[in-house]
Amino acid sequence: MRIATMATGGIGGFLAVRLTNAGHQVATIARGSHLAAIRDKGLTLDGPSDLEVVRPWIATDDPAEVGEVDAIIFGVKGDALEDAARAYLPMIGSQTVVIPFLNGVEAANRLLEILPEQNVANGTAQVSTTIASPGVIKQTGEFNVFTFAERDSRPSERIDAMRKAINEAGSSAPETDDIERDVWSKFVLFSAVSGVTAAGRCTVNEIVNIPELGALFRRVVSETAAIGRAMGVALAPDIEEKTWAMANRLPPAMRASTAIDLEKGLPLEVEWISGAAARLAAKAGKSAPANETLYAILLPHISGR
Ligand SMILES: NC(=O)C1=CN([C@@H]2O[C@H](COP(=O)(O)OP(=O)(O)OC[C@H]3O[C@@H](n4cnc5c(N)ncnc54)[C@H](OP(=O)(O)O)[C@@H]3O)[C@@H](O)[C@H]2O)C=CC1
Ligand SMILES: CC(C)(CO)C(=O)C(=O)O
Repeated sequence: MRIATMATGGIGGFLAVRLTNAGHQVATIARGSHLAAIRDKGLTLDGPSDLEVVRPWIATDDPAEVGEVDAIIFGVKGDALEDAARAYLPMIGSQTVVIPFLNGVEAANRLLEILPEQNVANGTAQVSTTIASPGVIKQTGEFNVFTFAERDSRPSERIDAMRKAINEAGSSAPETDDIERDVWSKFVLFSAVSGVTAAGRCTVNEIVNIPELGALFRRVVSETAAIGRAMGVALAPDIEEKTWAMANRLPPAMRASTAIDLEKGLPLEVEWISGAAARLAAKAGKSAPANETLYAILLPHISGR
């Protein structure tokens, strides 16, 4: 398949390495010193058990150089969504599927403001990766699951083709019959992991071992789940308990990307996480004091240093 990663950070870079190794034509869109390093030395995935280096089919900052592709793996930070989506219009043909993996629950709808409806799918990622240095993607932990579908979850050949490509590339792309439920289920977990590890400057280990932090985590989980249900999302009836059980299985040293961004002085995605929970709660007539408080605490740092 012809696949573009827009862009080639933690999410795009991880899949670009795996899919290039599996024989696909992958165009990596990147910029600055990261692009220069990919062109010069290739793109490296520094995984928990090995180091993989690939030479992508094309490495460029100009989507027009790539032309139409079958699929675009869309992974930029929340604030970059609109500019990035406009930039990749030259890679979109009538059948191109754009799969957003951004955290939060609003990315697909935001893309619909810019792209033709037929091009926009929906997705969510469970992986922990980051750009460690120009040209190098570092993966923490072994987990890497990419769940995606057409926005209405109908059967789709282009989605099946991408799932097959990712599964055959050694990652995991399970089938789903309800992508909205899956995106929200991740949001229920992530609103809590993001808000608590960033505002509390703590790890998952501290959340599961300090009862007060654990209680805060569980309050955020129940608030976010209640918002989803009020919006008609078919969340599992026991998602609160399942999410707490999942938190107990996460790597103890893990922190959300939000916490790592805060420490590095980078802009935060909180508008699309705790902020989104607060906004959507107000719309759905629910109260979300824990999400609102975490949002307020993180707001002064939203633009980074
Ligand atoms: N990485 C992970 O483990 C996970 C991430 N997510 C979510 O996925 C989304 C993407 O995260 P992640 O991949 O980690 O982000 P990264 O910051 O690692 O990568 C994003 C990349 O996009 C580049 N970029 C942004 N706009 C453009 C543009 N117009 N043209 C070219 N390059 C551009 C950035 O470049 P520059 O630095 O120059 O701005 C950066 O290299 C986020 O919403 C995140 O929360 C979800 C699950 C797990
Ligand atoms: C919590 C985690 C690692 C799960 O995929 C994540 O989504 C993030 O930190 O951005």
